[in-house]
Amino acid sequence: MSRLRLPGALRLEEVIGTGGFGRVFRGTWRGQVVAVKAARGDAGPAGVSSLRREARLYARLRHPNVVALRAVCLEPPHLCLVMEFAAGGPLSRALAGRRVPPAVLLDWARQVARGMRYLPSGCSEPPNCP
Ligand SMILES: Nc1ncnc2c1ncn2[C@@H]1O[C@H](COP(=O)(O)OP(=O)(O)OP(=O)(O)O)[C@@H](O)[C@H]1O
Repeated sequence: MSRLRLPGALRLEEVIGTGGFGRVFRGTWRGQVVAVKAARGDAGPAGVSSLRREARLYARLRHPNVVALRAVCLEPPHLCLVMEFAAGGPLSRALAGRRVPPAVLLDWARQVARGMRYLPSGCSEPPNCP
């Protein structure tokens, strides 16, 4: 992510989730499928500075097991984070929906652990550290 304004058209296609921050959409930006976390309409100035802080921190993270931030829009009322789209859906749904072979579970657990191990040091270590 290189800038704090959102250049180019962002198209929102469908709501794919809701979190503490607001609604999450699947959309397209610069020809790529993205996930867009849109802040609630009542975010206000405190919401803008909180989003700015989150985006600055998030933009420094680079790891294959951490969803990447692509861009951020800080212009009310369109406050949003534009992120890499995790096409497989929530892990909770994958685990609930079918019987997953142990080897696959182990691989998923390793990937989660690698991402979690990276996060506390993510802002000080070089990109793509294992
Ligand atoms: N990058 C993504 N790619 C695909 N789906 C996503 C992505 N981010 C979020 N989602 C979907 O949106 C849902 C809500 O995500 P969100 O991160 O807002 O929830 P949260 O865990 O409550 O986080 P927060 O409290 O930071 O808002 C997720 O469960 C998931 O289904």
